[in-house]
Amino acid sequence: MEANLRKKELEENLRKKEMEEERRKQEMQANLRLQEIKRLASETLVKGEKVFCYPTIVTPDQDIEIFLNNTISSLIGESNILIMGAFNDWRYKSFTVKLNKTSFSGEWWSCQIHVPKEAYKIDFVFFNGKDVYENNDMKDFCITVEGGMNVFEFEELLLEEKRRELERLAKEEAEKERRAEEERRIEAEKASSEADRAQARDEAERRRGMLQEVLKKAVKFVNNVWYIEPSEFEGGDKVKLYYNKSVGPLANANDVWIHGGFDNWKDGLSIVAKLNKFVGKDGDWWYADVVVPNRSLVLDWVFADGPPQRATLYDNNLRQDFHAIVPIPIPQDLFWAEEEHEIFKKLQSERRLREEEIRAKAEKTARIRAETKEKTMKTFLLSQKNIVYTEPLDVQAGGLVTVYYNPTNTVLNGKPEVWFRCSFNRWTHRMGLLPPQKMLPSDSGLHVKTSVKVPLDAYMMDFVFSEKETDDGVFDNKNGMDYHIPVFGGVTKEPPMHIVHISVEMAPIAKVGGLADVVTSLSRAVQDLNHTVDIILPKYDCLNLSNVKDLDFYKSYLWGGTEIKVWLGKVEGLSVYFLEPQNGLFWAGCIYGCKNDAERFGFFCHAALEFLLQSGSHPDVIHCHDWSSAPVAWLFKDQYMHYGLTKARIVFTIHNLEFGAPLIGKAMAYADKATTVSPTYSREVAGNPVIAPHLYKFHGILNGIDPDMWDPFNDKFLPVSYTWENVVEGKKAAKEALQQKLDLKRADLPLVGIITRLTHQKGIHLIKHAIWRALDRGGQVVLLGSAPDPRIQNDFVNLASQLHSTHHDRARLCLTYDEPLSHLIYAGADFILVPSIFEPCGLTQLTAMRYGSIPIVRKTGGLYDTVFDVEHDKERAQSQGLVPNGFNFEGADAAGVDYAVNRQVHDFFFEVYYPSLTIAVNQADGFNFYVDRFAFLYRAISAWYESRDWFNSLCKVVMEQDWSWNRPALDYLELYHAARK
Ligand SMILES: Nc1ncnc2c1ncn2[C@@H]1O[C@H](COP(=O)(O)OP(=O)(O)O[C@H]2O[C@H](CO)[C@@H](O)[C@H](O)[C@H]2O)[C@@H](O)[C@H]1O
Repeated sequence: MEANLRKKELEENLRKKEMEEERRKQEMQANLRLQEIKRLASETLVKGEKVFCYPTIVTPDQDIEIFLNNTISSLIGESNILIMGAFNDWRYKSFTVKLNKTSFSGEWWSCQIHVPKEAYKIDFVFFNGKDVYENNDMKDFCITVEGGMNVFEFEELLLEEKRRELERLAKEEAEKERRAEEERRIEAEKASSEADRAQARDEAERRRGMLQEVLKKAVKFVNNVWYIEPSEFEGGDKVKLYYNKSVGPLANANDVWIHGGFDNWKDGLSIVAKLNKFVGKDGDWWYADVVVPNRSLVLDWVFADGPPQRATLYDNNLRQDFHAIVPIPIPQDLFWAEEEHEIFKKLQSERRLREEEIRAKAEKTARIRAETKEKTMKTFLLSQKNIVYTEPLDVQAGGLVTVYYNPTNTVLNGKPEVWFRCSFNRWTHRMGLLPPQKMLPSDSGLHVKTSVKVPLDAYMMDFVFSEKETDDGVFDNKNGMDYHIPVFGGVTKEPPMHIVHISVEMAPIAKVGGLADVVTSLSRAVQDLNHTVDIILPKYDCLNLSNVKDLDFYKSYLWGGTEIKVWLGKVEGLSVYFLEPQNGLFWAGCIYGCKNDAERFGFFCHAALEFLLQSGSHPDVIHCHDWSSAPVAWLFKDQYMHYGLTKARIVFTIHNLEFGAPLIGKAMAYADKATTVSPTYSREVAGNPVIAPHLYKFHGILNGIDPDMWDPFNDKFLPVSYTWENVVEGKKAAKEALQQKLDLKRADLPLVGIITRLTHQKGIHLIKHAIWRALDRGGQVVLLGSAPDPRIQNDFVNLASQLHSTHHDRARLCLTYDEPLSHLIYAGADFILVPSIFEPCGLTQLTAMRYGSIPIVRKTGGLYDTVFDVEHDKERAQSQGLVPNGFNFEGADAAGVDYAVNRQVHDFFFEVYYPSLTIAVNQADGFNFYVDRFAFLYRAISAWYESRDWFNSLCKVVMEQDWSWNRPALDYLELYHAARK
């Protein structure tokens, strides 16, 4: 016990001693610290400075003390002093803290600040809590934090935080949207339910009224004619219905049948039975067993001498029919209330089924759309593989990417070194240009490679290659476009561009040809990529206004000696400004075809630029098309650019060089960038004197088609909606509908469709030839086309009457413009023929494929770029990441068409009959002669007849190919950016 006490006492003393020791140590440290601080204070004063901090070396995640000498600051004499600051160039964790006066001599004030671990710098000023500041002569004070993050690491950190924040916001937004959607759904369901209820009430009311009428005629029996046993019965019971046939028209009939229904024949003929002879009563009595339908009020029937369709004699009660009352076990009102409820339930379940179908369809459409887009993007990225590709293929923000480059296919071929020069966000990234990186050999041998860290705020990776580290020497900058690869998952999105199309056509409200389709569909695609697109169009008196939503007067201005009214409306989701000069230039009942077209459109171009100027609009790109809006290019460059529309660049697209070449040439000279609608056409016209001088800014970009406007899965003009999955069934139904509509033979025959403007360009003689050949081969032909030239129109009217008499059930020429019919032809045809002499792009072959029809085309322009022959073009298709999708032919003579339509003609003729004449293949006339003789074997049609399974699989293949704007819209965006450089 004693010893224990002693031990405790000793321990207690030891502890006290230790504490005393510790206290002394701390005191010493505090003294030392104070000494050090005092020393720093006087040193600071000697230097004529007013601020220092302790410790002098500041590191992250540490407490520091900041000192201010008030005698030499602008806060002299103030009794309240605060520090206001933040870290990392004022971007992180701001603070405001009160300073205390220190105990040592001089007017030193101080406060403690915690330096966070992310800090690389402290920035601060002092103030009196109100309006007097000490901010180091406007430079602010700063202290560098050593050994922690650098500026770039901190940027990454902020971006990471931003990314998390964006994710959180997106989640919140999605949840909000989900709830709003749910509410909308509930509201809509409530409204629809009410509508169903009202409809059920009306329907019940209507039935009740009608039945009252019938009930007036209904009885329980008619003496000596008919009666029912038992006399008391209700719905669901089996009864015997007796009939005395000797009293009516069936007196001599051998058999008697009852043809019956109920409630005024509500469900039509629902009771049919043969009557049996009933012996033992006066008269000629017969009976049938009848089950009284549930919830019926009246039975209706007639008697006949046979079953339905075979009876010849009837007793229909002198045209009144027979009607028996079915007693109901409940009060009338209750019965009708129940009836109304039944009708309501039926309406509601039918509606829900319908809604579910629509929802499922919309979901499927969206899913297909997204999958196609993703697939196209992947093929796009892979398609450059022979020059550039990345690993991973889709570059992610925040990730590491390896760039592979194959110089053998570029201007850097054979150079000993390749240097990679990269930045982000179209060369505008905050980090600027990364230092050039020397590319290293890769395993493939052909490619060199290098790796880059992609910042979190990147949306685009930009690069070029050079032979040297320095800025001289040869560069591969992709012909001035630079290489750009989209970056996914970044925190920054590409800032939207503002594009204005000035055009004289726009589908579907002012369409003459493909230009109209392209203006609308390209705009929609670019708008879908989050850019702003407007269209300026003349307000023709012949506009198809039913397709313009929310059309409203927008403003009016004076120009060109007249008032110009501007109307704003939505067409296919696009904002369209309609210019209506009050001098009536566009009140001519047509788009083209006036003597002064050039003057009218020249006026329009001028008025459109004036409108942009007067409304203070500053588009990034003004896009004009063909000769009709070509003047925009020079009016802008000569005048409006200097009047204030400074920012815009002019992009000019040639859809057809055949018309207005001098105007096109002039626009080519003035435009910042010019395009035509396919790579092959761009090469075909490269030598043209209006194009040749401008090749450096001239690009061929393929047209696309709008996947919403042309969509067999959601096409109101088709009888059965289809995707590639049910293409055979969908096209069969469409073909039948087409045959029926055009009064053609309803049979399973190969059907060739032609949809075209009938002009020289479209290969009129080839079209005619093909019609006859297809008919020879037992096919059907439908042509939809109209000719602006009356002589051609007449020619076709004659051909039509000839064909309609010789082949009235297999040929139909519809010589008019008919959009709905065109949809049915695209869907119902097996082949779409496009034998154009020249074709800048051609949309009909693309639409054909979207509808699972096989294109047969002449190898020219865009037709060559989009249709790959099933026999000859496998490799060419493969190089584009595609598989063959149709038939094509060369030459502008009829033999070509035959060859496309007839696979075996050549082999058959030259190998079997004249093997030595193979050389004649190229001699068009000779070949044509023999082909006509042997025109019973047509290549495409033969495939249809002989290999239906293969043919059907080809329909699937073409439907799966993506000829929308998914890919070309990206090319246009590249071009717009390049125009702005
Ligand atoms: N009678 C009719 N009834 C209903 N619809 C009809 C029709 N006749 C034609 N069409 C439709 O009009 C469009 C014509 O497209 P094309 O590509 O053949 O254009 P076009 O030669 O007019 O245009 C020029 O511009 C386009 C767009 O750049 C280029 O693709 C093309 O090569 C170039 O000649 C298609 O959508 C087609 O379905």
